[in-house]
Amino acid sequence: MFLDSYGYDSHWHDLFQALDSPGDPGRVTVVDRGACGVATSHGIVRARSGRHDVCTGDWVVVDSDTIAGVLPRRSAIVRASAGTTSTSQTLASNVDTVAITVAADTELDLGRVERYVALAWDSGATPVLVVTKSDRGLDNDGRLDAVRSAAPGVAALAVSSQTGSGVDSFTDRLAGTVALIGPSGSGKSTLANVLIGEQALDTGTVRQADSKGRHVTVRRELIPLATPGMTVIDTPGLRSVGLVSSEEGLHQTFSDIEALAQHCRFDDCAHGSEPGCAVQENIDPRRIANYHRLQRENYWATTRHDARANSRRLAEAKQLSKLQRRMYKNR
Ligand SMILES: Nc1nc2c(ncn2[C@@H]2O[C@H](COP(=O)(O)OP(=O)(O)OP(=O)(O)O)[C@@H](O)[C@H]2O)c(=O)[nH]1
Ligand SMILES: [Zn+2]
Repeated sequence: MFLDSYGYDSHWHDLFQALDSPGDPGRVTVVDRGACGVATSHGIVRARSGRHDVCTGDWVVVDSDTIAGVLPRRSAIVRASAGTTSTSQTLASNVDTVAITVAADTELDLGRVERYVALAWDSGATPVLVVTKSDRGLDNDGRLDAVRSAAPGVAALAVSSQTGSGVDSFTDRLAGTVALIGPSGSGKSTLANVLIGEQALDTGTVRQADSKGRHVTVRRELIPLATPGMTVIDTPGLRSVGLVSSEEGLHQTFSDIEALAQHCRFDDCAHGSEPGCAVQENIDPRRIANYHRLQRENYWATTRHDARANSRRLAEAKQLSKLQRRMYKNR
């Protein structure tokens, strides 16, 4: 079945049935302004988004070329929209693995890695760190150690899309829908092509001359892989990765700091200049400072965003429990 290759399974089938809405189930593969591409059992169709705010990866109901409903998301990568912290943008949904790309041949920005990792944990998917372009790295092991120290508990590995080195260990880590996120030029599209096994996406090589490898991928496309049910979503390189409602993501990303904080002499230790601070004794000052910065940023973004986010979350939770009640009734 065509839809199986996009990850259609009993979970989505049950939710679709419970929605009891006319139309076909499908998965959004790409979003343009006001319209999107949807994989259905009739192939890829174009549909108007209508009143629905859909993103790549959503499972939807398509009725006469219009999105008639969106099935509750299992996970979603959400960032604060660029330039404003009061609205958010969903980059991709129903993702199982978030692969964060860090190029081996550019200056390492661990603060940015921590941001991406928090965003990934928050999505509900499992993050994996990928040091890309390992054929160009001078010290891949050193870089792997550094990114691991910025993300305790997150697997990190080095790959080269050019030589194929590390690709098998990388694919072993992947499940279901894989989203590639990372800065512009860090090798996301090239790696997606390796997973897909063909030159399906534009990469920097093609248009390097005119765009200097920056912001080459303009659309977030979901593409099935050879393994049934596995798909990959390539995302455009982001200029800013603002966090919003990221308490849980920050908690996971900085779990080492939060664990050590229990051993500080003072209960309200700010891990600044206090004596007997277990955090200062064990953690890089850069990481402590970024922890505080991201906490503050998230606090302000979340406060402004909360009213909107809460009402949406509540509506989604209500919809899900309504569908689940119907699912059980129909059994
Ligand atoms: N040597 C080497 N170059 C690579 C590798 N992977 C990607 N590149 C090159 O790095 C440049 C950027 O790669 P892309 O895959 O377009 O990067 P991207 O992250 O998708 O960039 P955006 O679409 O702008 O976000 C291109 O010139 C690629 O050919 C690799 O494994 N080794
Ligand atoms: Zn302390």
